[in-house]
Amino acid sequence: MSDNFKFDYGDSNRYIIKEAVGKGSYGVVYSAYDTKNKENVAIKRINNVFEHISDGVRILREIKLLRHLKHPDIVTIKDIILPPSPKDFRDIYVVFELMETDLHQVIRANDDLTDEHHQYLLFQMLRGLKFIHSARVFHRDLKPKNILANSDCKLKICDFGLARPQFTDQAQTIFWTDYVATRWYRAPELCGSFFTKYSPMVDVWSIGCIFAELLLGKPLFPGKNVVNQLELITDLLGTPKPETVKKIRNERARRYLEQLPHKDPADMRKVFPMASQGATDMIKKLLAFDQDDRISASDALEEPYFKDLFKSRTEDIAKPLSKLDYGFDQKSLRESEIRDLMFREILEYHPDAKKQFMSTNSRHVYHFPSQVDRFKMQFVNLDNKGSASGSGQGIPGPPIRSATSMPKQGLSSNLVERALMSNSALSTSFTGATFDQAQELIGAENSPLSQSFSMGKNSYLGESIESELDLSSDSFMKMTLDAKERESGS
Ligand SMILES: Nc1ncnc2c1ncn2[C@@H]1O[C@H](COP(=O)(O)OP(=O)(O)OP(=O)(O)O)[C@@H](O)[C@H]1O
Repeated sequence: MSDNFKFDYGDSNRYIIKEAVGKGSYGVVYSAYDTKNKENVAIKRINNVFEHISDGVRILREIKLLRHLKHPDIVTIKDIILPPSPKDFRDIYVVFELMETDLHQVIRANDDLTDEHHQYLLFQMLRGLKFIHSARVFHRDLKPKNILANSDCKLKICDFGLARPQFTDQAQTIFWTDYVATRWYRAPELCGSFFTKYSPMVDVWSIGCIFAELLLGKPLFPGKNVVNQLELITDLLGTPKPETVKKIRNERARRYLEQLPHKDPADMRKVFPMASQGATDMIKKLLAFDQDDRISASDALEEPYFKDLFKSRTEDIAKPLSKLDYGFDQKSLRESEIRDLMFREILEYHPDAKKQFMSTNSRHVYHFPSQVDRFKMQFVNLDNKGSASGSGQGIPGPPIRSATSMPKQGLSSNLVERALMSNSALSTSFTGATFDQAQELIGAENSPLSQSFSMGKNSYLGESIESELDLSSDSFMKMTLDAKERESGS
């Protein structure tokens, strides 16, 4: 390396790890302080990224998509720690903006959210979803735990590990072999058959379920298996029309629905006694059984329910993804190829190192100054503390969110109007502002919206990850589609 090469990366003291704040199946998320930008951040530590190829691809997909999908309603990656060497790194550390909690916790800790809360929360989820869909990306795993939240009611969609981009205008029929998303939020067209067209409507269904959970304070369709899932769905929506049932590709699922005794739709006012008429109207549109009848995120934002909120603007539309960038998802890769793609992605956050890496001859021998070793020490210390406090097995101690119940202040419609409504004093700068400025306004420390949520107790184990494994116990369909059906449907 030349002596005059200056690097502002690898600054080994930059982040001070504080505490664990969340845990997913792929990593533990810690709060940390960024001494360079003087702000709190969240750092997701993912160990042994390449142990299983599918995990490596999933993480690569997530970080690539999040670099592309920059929007105030989607969590931002701020940095990814540069590994010391491109050749043999195994762990990665992704730095996100820090959020206080997730919607799963908010729902459990707040039983007195108002219609203004409901409107604003659904509005943000749909605005984020509109943006994701405009990039022709489908999230495919929307659930309360994947919606991060702050006490000022700001929401951000996270966890793009199951997301998929689509590159053609035509919806493609694809066998969703990798689809293991949480059953409770799964659209009926995916209950029983994953051999279906990729459709953004699966995400709209999930948002409908999340919204219903906000209104109810508990999951709307907590199915024990896919049969029970369809039972619960038809209990609320009634048996689907024969034309809808005919469209279902999986024969066993179709037969099951055909033989169901007729059910009328339930009275939404009884199911959601506390909800406004506008809210139940939204539920009906988001949770249409037939995906052809389901409203799109974009159209949903134009519904009268949101008439007082900001109108969507051009910033809501994403640039299309380049197939070149995401083609990796369509072929099988070796570990070394994933590692190389991952390293190049990490370099996007380190422009000087990127220049250095791209220059000839350096890439094979060059070792980057990195803070990974120092990081590891910080994590070892934290994990030891966790073990000492009884959680054992290196699982970190109690999370930062465990103790807090934020002072409840309610959300008076007047305050909401001031901050959110288009004819308010604040709105002049908000509507005219960039999203970032708008976010600052909403998130400002003394914002009238602040402290509007109680923050729930964070559960480490949380609800178990629902996976399709349980399908083995299903009475009416084993998920292995017969080969015949696969062939005929392609
Ligand atoms: N930016 C953040 N700020 C604060 N907490 C976060 C942040 N990102 C994630 N978390 C917390 O960590 C949890 C796990 O994060 P995430 O869903 O990204 O991990 P994962 O391993 O991909 O999870 P999954 O098992 O759902 O696939 C979240 O449910 C949330 O509670």
